[in-house]
Amino acid sequence: MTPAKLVLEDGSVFPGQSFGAAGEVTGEVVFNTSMTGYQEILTDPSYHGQIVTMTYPEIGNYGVNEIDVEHRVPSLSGFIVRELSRIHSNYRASGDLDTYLKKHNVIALSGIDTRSLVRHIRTAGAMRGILSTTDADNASLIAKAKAAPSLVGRDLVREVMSKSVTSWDEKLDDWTACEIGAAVDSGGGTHVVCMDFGMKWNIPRHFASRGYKVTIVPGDTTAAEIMKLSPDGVFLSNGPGDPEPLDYAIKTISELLGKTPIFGICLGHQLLSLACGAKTFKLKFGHRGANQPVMDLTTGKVEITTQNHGFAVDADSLPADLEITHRNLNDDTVAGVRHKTHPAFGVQYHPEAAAGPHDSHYLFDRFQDLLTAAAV
Ligand SMILES: NC(=O)CC[C@H](N)C(=O)O
Repeated sequence: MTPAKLVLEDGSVFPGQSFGAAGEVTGEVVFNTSMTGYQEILTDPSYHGQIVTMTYPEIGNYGVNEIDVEHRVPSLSGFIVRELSRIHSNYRASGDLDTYLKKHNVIALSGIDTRSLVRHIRTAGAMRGILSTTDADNASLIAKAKAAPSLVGRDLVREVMSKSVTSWDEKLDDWTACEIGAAVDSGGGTHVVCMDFGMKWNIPRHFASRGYKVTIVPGDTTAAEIMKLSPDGVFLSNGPGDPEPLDYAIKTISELLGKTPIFGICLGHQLLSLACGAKTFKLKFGHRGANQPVMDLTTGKVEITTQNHGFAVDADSLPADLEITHRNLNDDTVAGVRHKTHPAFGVQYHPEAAAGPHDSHYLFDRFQDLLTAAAV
């Protein structure tokens, strides 16, 4: 076993064993409490710039496959687990996690006490860290962690968004499609243009399963270029990092408001809020996991949601045009907004999430309702 280390900018040192690729990488150290879905987490572009720690103690037991990916390649900085399963077993698996991470050059660490790391982050807040298999000197590693760029104020979206206009036709896998039942293939040629800020692929899969024609455009496409595509609605995707520096996207969204129905997920929800005049702020350690309770204030129902965000919309900054539709029940932060006069809404969480939960699929119906209303 090759030794490897995680060192945080505050001097905390976590020695363990290397798996995946060898080398050295810096990033913001965060944690995810999901028990399954590690391949979806690895390939979610929203983790770009971050080192992700899984709190579930054994990871890798069902291997990896070609079907469950949320993007072509992983774009996170590093990956940390308590224990890497030595064997994997699943009929859908096409390989093991260690080989997958080596192939995609992701540096990973196992054998550390992830409970103590997570308690530390919860108390002190998310911070920069360094994963290394090449440098064993703590003082040098602390200096490198301190010198690493912070997420705040940086545009990470340009590093992961698509660079050209493409069309999308891959649908949901049979398991998920089966769960959403009647909603499948009711789109009737509706054209949805997705602004890609690092979009998870399960979102266009949902749209394609509804029968929509789906066009994906780079996140820096202008409103005029989008309107030239004659969309029936525009979707604003998830994406990495701080939403505030993305002034080009905020401008585009403010110009699209009122011209076409808009639905935003996660970063898309934050950008929609910013475009309406709200502010965002950085949470202490973020929400990442598959068991975050959210209340839909319009129905009073509670849903269990998948989340992955480190920033949030500031409730006190909301302009008169926006109303809060959803609240996170753990800390009462804003989990969804709606424009009072224009057909536009966003949620801070992931209704498309695989491996689930699927409580929030109804949000795709709400988008459909806006599309239907705009069509008449
Ligand atoms: N999943 C996302 O879209 C994340 C949004 C944003 N990067 C945040 O951390 O808050």
